Amino acid sequence: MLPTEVSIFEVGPRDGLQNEKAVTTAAKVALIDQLSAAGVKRIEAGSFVSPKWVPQMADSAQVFAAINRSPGVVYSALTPNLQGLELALAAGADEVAIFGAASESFSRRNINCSIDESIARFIPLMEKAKEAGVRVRGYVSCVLGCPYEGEIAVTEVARVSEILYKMGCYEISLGDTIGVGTPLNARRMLDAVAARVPVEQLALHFHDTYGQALANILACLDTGVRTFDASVAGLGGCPYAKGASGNLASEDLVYMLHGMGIETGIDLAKLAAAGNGISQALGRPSGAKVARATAQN
Ligand SMILES: CC(C)(COP(=O)([O-])OP(=O)([O-])OC[C@H]1O[C@@H](n2cnc3c(N)ncnc32)[C@H](O)[C@@H]1OP(=O)([O-])[O-])[C@@H](O)C(=O)NCCC(=O)NCCSC(=O)C[C@@](C)(O)CC(=O)[O-]
Repeated sequence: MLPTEVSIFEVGPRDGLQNEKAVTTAAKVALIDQLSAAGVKRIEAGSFVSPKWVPQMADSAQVFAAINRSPGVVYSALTPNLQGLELALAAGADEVAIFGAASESFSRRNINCSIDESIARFIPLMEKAKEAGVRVRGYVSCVLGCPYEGEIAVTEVARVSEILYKMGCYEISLGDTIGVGTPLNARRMLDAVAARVPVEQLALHFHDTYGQALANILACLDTGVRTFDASVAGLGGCPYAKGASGNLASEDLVYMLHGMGIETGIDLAKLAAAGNGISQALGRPSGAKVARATAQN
C-alpha cells in the first residue's frame, strides 16, 4: 500500500555543500533557515569530521551557532567518531549520524579504516550519545554499487545495516552513494535489508547520477519505508566517491509525492526558492527539474 505521508530528510547543507569549495558560512545559514521556513522538519546542517579530510565542513560549529532554530525542526550532524560527537554536542546538534559502508574499499577511502574497525569506533560514540540523550542515525554507503569494487552483495548491505541497527541507531539510511541503482535492484536490496531491520526504521538515500533516483523511490514506496533523503537543488556527491554526482533534488521528490497525494508538510514554492538561493550563491543554475520548469513559466 502507498503511504499517505512521508518524512523527508534534507541533506543538502551537509551532503551537498561538503563538495563545494566557496560557500560562506552566511550562505549555509541562510539556506538552512529557508529550508526550515519551507516546512522541512529534518535537516542535516553540517558534519564534524576531520577538517583536513573535508575542509568544506570546517565551519559547522559556526553554522549551528548562527541558524535560527525553528521549533519542531531537528538539526542533525554527521559524526565519524567520538571526537566528532563531542564537537557536535558542544555545537548543539539535536541528533547525530554515524556513517559506515557495505564496501571495504570505500570505507578505507572515506573514513580510513575497515568496516569492522569503523564499527568498533562507533561503540564509544553510541555510548556517549546515549548518555547525552541524543539519537543516532546510521548511514550505510555503497548499497547499490561501489566506485572501487563495483557490485556489492545485498547480504553485506543487510549485515552492516543490522549491526548499526542493533548498536542502537534509530534509523538506517541506505545510500546509493554513486547513483548507479535501478528500480528492480533497489527494490531487491531494500527487501533484503528489510528482512533483518524493521522497514519503518529504514530510509532511502539515492544519488541521481543516472537519473534513476525517483524511479528507485517509486519502486520502493509500497514497502513500508517512510523516510527519504534528498538534497535541495540536487546538490551533492561524496568527496571520496569518484564519479558521485548530486543527490536526488528535494524539490523533484516533493513534486512527485504531492502529485501522488502523499503529504510531506513542505511548501514546494518555498523549497524551490531555497534551492534557487543556494544555486545563485554557487553561481550556477539549480539542479532541480522543478526549478527549471517553474523558471520557464
Ligand atoms: C574519520 C576520519 C577522522 C579518520 O581520519 P584519520 O586521519 O584516520 O583520523 P585520526 O583519528 O588519525 O586523526 C587525524 C587528525 O584528524 C583529527 N580528527 C579526527 N577526527 C576528527 C573529527 N571528528 N573532527 C575534527 N578533527 C578530527 C585528529 O584530531 C587528528 O588531528 P591532528 O592531530 O592531525 O591535527 C577521517 O577519515 C574523516 O574525517 N573522514 C570523513 C570523510 C567524510 O566526511 N566523507 C563524506 C561524508 S560520507 C558521505 O557523504 C556518504 C553519505 C553519508 O552521504 C551516504 C551516501 O551517500 O552513501
